[in-house]
Amino acid sequence: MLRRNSLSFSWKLIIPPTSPNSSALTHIRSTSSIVTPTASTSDTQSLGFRVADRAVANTTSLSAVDVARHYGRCYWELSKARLSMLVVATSGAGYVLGSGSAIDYLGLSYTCAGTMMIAAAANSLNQIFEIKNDAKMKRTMRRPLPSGRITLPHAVMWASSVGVAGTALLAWKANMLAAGLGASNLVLYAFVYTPLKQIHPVNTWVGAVVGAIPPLLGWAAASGSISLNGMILPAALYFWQIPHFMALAYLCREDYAAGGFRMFSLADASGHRTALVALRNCLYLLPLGYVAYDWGITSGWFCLESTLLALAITGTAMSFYVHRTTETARRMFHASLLYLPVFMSGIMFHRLSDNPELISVKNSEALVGYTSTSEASVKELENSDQQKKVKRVDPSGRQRRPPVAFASVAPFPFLPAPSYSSY
Ligand SMILES: CC(C)=CCC/C(C)=C/CC/C(C)=C/COP(=O)(O)OP(=O)(O)O
Repeated sequence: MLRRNSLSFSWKLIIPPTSPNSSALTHIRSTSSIVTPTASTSDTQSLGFRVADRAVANTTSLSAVDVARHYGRCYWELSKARLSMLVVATSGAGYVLGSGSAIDYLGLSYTCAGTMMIAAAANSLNQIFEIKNDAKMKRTMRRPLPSGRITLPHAVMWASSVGVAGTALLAWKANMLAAGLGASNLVLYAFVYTPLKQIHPVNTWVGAVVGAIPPLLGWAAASGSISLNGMILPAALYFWQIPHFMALAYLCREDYAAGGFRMFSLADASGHRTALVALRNCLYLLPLGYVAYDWGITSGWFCLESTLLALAITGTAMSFYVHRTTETARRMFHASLLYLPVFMSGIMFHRLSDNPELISVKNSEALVGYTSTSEASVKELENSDQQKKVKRVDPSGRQRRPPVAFASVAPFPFLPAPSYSSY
């Protein structure tokens, strides 16, 4: 029988003397590290008690459903499923933006599934490496590993199998570039970012690169290449993560200090530099809408919407900079939660899908240069958003490259040099 414990706000297992499963459950209690939670947990509510692998394996009387539910819950939490789903959304958005006029929905599904598996593996490895730290933090102490609900070898097996499967799926159904990006990102997150959290505050910037890769992965899966146009969404994710994590690190600084993490906010007692960094990165978000419009990725509406959105989050960062309080930090954090889904919905909604007519105009221009007829067709398009795509074709038939295409792609130094292609 499961009964709510009103004092500790936790679920406890009360075993009735006549319960048919009582011997099995008593066995679990005596052989496993059942942890009595000290605070309310959603994870404990699902199964009602905590059991370690060994106990589950030894207890034949537990129903298969209970065991499946227990491990399902553990895998869900190890994978940080909600964070992984956000990662999948960014990868899916990158796929849509990198597609031409026709989106290959089967390819999109494979890309999302592969990304989900690799992100789940990366998040599980992150928890495998941080068991001791997570056990010291209020926010993370109830995770499956520190609470003893799953053993370390079991978690390692889960992480490695799901990581290999996700990478193989991307290699098989998308392309090697997408698979390589996924695998490298897993390595960057689990083996570089995760240990860096305990070594140097630069971890936040490395983490921002990790968060920026999935939309690039999606773009690469759809288009088979990495182009400068594909960098808009990764850039938004990169700059967005800085105020998001600065707010989090400021609000949870005691918890992070208890966990042994070297977050930027810990060496900044006044919060002044934390707020300044957040504000600066919000300002970097401002031109993204214009760039997306100027490069012919979206209509002018997105330029307007994105700029207003960036102004809104910048306003909250400015207010945090001026009054460094929990209240203003929380407001900036909430603004960051709103920013990303709105930005991604906007860029997808206003994206300019490739127009077959324009492609034929482009192809004919490339072959014969500007003729009077083609000039007329270009003029016809002068007032439309699509003109930007035509403008990129010069009389020699080569695509013009914006000056920035020749610059280094700073946050992604390990990636191949971009080729500028919008078709
Ligand atoms: C394709 C692929 C591999 C994608 C991975 C994407 C991914 C996991 C992004 C998360 C980025 C990030 C810095 C999260 C915070 O981790 P944290 O360790 O600070 O979080 P915690 O404190 O809650 O453990």
